[in-house]
Amino acid sequence: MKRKLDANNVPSPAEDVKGSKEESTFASLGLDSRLLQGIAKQKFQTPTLVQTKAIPLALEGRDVLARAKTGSGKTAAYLLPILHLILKRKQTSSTQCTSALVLVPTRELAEQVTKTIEAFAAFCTKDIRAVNLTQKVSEAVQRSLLADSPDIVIATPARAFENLEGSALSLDSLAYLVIDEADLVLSYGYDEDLQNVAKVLPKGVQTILMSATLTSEVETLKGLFCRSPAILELDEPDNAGEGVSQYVVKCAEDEKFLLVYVIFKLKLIKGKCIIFVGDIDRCYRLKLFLEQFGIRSCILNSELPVNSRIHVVEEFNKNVYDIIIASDEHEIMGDEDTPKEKGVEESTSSKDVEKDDEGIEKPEAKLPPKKKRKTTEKDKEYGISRGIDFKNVACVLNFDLPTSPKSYTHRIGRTARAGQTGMALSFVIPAESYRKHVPTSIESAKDDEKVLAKIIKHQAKKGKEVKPYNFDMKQVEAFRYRMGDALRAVTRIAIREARTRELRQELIKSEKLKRHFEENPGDLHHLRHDGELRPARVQSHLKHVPDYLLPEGGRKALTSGEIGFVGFRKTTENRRRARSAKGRGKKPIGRKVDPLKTFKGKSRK
Ligand SMILES: Nc1ncnc2c1ncn2[C@@H]1O[C@H](COP(=O)(O)OP(=O)(O)OP(=O)(O)O)[C@@H](O)[C@H]1O
Repeated sequence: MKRKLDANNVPSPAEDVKGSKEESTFASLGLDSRLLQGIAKQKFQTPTLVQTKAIPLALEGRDVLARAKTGSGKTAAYLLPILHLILKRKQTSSTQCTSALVLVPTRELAEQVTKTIEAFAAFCTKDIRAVNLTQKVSEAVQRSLLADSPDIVIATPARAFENLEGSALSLDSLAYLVIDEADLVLSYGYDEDLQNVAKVLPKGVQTILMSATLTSEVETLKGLFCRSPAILELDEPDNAGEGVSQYVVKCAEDEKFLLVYVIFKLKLIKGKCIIFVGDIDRCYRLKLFLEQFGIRSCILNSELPVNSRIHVVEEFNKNVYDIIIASDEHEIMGDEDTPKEKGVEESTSSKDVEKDDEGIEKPEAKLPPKKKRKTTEKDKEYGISRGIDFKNVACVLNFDLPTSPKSYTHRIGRTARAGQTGMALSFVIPAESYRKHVPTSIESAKDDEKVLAKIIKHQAKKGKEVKPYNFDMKQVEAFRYRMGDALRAVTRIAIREARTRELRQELIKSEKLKRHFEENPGDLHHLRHDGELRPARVQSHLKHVPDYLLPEGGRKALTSGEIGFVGFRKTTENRRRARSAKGRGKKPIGRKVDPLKTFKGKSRK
């Protein structure tokens, strides 16, 4: 059950919202001038609400527990005061020690936090050293990194404890502890590690807990780590025209593939897109399917080596790829008022995974509850739907609907970040269509309608509407034959082979990434992750859409009614790439005509 946390003379949400209107600047927060330079370099103009509220409290030395929505800038809200305080201490003391420990649930997030520290500390690199303990380096290397007592250590609770136990990490001089994604960290099974870390913390450590929701887990952590913290519950208003426009389309199982083909081939969605699917095989099924139409995508799942995963996210953020297909294996389970399932991360055998794969084709196969299946091959510290800062995501496409409204919220939080707009489109299988097309069926779709009802209710509470996205299925029908053709080529064997091949390729790339590219970061762009995996049967004719397939009314005829246009500001990076592509005689990336706009009345006939 969600319990309301007590507020310690901290403004109520209403006051907070009011407070957001006061003009505050980073300089007025009293931050070190070198940090202000770092902030300016990142083009942050004004602090966000959580930054305005949390930074002064942290600078005063208060413990802080802040709840603010995903994408609201929580990372800077805790990093900036800590960096400031470390720099301040260094003006009077030359003792080198580990002052801050930042605990995060996933490796991806650890990498992201490390990068953010580097960006903020770009003008004081001599004074701030941060070490990320989730990197896959040998124990000896890790020991040597820690031997110099870096100012800030970033780790998952498990990694932190491992290094404490092995005496590589010392927290004797620790002054600041942060737990980011506090509501999530326990669901990753880090309870024991956190208890163990708590035991060795010196007295008087200032603690900051950051969370998107205040759950009983956060309450537990508060009890374990905080001394009467200032509690910030920040509900930012969604300004009109901002945020995520949410759409849902009810369709048959195979129609998910039909629609995704039409959407990407005809570029109905403009900008970058994250497609969430229910499991790893599904990633490959969809990638191989799209590949046949010449639509490139890259994959993120827990099976891929961490270096590859991080590289994929970085390259996606630099606009190298447009489509990521991510399997959301650590889906955030349950509603806020439902107790969380335990035992998510057990060990596994390949046999279990095999059953999982076959689950698609054997509807009656009795599988253990999905979250309890074992996963040694997969990385426990993988997490995509939450925390990772994918930049400029125009659309989140729930190819497979998540199983809880909470998970839905976190997934759609990957778009419309930092004040941008975005769109979320979800495919939903009506109960009567479930298991009607076995090869494309997925077990989690069984309760899609029930989950959708919960999502609609949950979003309505936040004043958000989930609208129907109406495709004109008669027009889309013209593409069905090609869809069927492509789908038939994506056999289970092709999927399995592609999965193994990609894993092998990524392992090689990962090794290369680790050894060579640490020293030559500039070379990283040569490694691409969206290469073709090639199914058994190559059907090159499918890559082109002949005119006779296009509806008479142009692309506009494919949907009816008002549908979401994804406002997507072009980044300078994008414009530069478009220009240089043009120079090389290639079609520029940014299209002048936005097909979605045609739905709003501008015909492209
Ligand atoms: N003051 C600011 N001005 C402009 N952009 C900002 C500002 N603060 C943060 N950002 C940008 O906003 C994005 C989201 O920030 P961040 O990842 O810290 O959000 P978050 O609240 O931690 O989200 P999540 O809960 O999903 O982890 C990042 O790209 C970050 O660079």
